[in-house]
Amino acid sequence: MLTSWTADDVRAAERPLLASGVPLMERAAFALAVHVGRELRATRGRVGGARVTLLVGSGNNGGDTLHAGALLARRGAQVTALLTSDRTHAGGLDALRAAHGRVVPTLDDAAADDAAQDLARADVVLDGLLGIGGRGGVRGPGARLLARLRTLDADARPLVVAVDVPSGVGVDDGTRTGEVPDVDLTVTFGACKPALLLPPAADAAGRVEVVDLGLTLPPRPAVARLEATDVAALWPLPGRDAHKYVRGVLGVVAGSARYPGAAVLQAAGAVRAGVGMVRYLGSAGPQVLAAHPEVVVGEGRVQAWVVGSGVAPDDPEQRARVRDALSHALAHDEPAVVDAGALEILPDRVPPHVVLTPHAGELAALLVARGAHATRAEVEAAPLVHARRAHDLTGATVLLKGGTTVVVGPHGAAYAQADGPSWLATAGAGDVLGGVLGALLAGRSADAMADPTLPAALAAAAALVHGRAAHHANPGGPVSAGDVADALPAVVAGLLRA
Ligand SMILES: NC(=O)C1=CN([C@@H]2O[C@H](COP(=O)(O)OP(=O)(O)OC[C@H]3O[C@@H](n4cnc5c(N)ncnc54)[C@H](OP(=O)(O)O)[C@@H]3O)[C@@H](O)[C@H]2O)[C@@H](O)CC1
Ligand SMILES: [K+]
Repeated sequence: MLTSWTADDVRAAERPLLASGVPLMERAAFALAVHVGRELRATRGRVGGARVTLLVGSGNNGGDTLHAGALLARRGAQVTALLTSDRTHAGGLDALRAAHGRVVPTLDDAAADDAAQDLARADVVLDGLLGIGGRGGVRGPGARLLARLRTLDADARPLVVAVDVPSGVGVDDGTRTGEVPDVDLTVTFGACKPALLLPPAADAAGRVEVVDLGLTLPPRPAVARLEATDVAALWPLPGRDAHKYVRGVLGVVAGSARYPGAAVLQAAGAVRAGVGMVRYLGSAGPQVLAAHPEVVVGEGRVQAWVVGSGVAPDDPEQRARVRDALSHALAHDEPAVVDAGALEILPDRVPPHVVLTPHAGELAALLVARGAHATRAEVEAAPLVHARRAHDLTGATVLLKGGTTVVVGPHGAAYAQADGPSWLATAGAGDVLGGVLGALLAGRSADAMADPTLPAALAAAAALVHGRAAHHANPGGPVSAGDVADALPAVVAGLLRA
């Protein structure tokens, strides 16, 4: 599992070490110089003679950058520090000067134009404008330099390395404001930060290297990302004496005369993910049975529900079934996945074993229906913030679908899963995901009731498996939702072997 901690968590963990004289900045700068040196050797064979340009902000992030620049200068690099404030970390500046680095104040437009040449000529640029002390987008001279960097021709573009985080990201919430450099590598200190896992900030962060500074961090991370072994540990495995009822029966209330495909695909997701049995309720029974003869149509006992996909607003009978299923789930402690059409008829407050699976537009509508202001664009710009608002307002676990899927549950549980290819943004893929998650909740129904944070972990696991199935179905190329469902058994088997 990848784990990340907030700026406050990291500061609190650094405090006792700093108080006892541990040279954290020197350690951070040394590790940064090692990583940059490695990149330079990989791209141009050696560090000696490399042109290194430092973007230096007014705080300790600039201090790290200057110290790393000094170490690289001592290894023969030609280092230029572009200062963006009249305040600069004194120790870092002294170190760079002592190592014969060049120091250039770039406080006005003309200086920024001159500095653009340093950027264009550089082999590597270190972004040391803002770290965990940044508030909002980069202001002033630093923003001017980032704009010059962004507009360099592709063939003049140097390698860009972010110091701790790309400047301008919301460290804790993954937002981005104003100029944010698109970096190739982020070298982050002490712990990974939420912005390096969360959309949209993480898209700017490139590869992430975490430098261990020996910090003691709180037990619960701010945002996590599951990996294969975590999913294997969460997956409900059939015991030797298992039968279909023990393994979990999933009630599926999906599809309508207008959208029967949603029901077929949701059943496919659940069946191929290994659920004990699917019970289908609705008018698409013939189509579901034609595709999946193992499905049972009609009422009966279930351990979990998935409701709402492809339920047309003008289909009162199916909407009534959705309502009944939701009431049953709430009255009988059965976990439930609530998708698409069912989001509109969600009760005001629900427990965390109800998992909502909206995309950005549906999440905005859900928030607006509860008196909050939100647009689709605002949700996309701050997925964690809005998923958390939806959790706070409804009590439900929230899986917000997107290129990176964000999951929020109670007690601060949060996941960011970036497992699928862009090709996965295709009609019906969400129905398959709902089926996979339903299968997991059915298989671990009692556990999900006992541990209110488990549904969030299972939702993250479903997103991982779904994303990997899309890669597996057709590596590097287009996939249909049906292809994704078909790839599930092999992907689950692979994860369980991992
Ligand atoms: N703590 C440690 O022991 C260790 C810390 N380490 C390093 O320190 C970094 C944190 O350092 P930090 O706290 O000095 O904050 P930092 O990110 O440099 O920025 C603050 C400065 O920026 C300014 N500023 C703020 N917002 C701005 C904006 N939008 N646009 C422009 N300016 C803005 C703000 O000025 P102010 O607004 O307060 O006037 C202030 O001067 C951390 O990320 C890591 O790299 C490592 O060495 C390991 C050990
Ligand atoms: K930075």
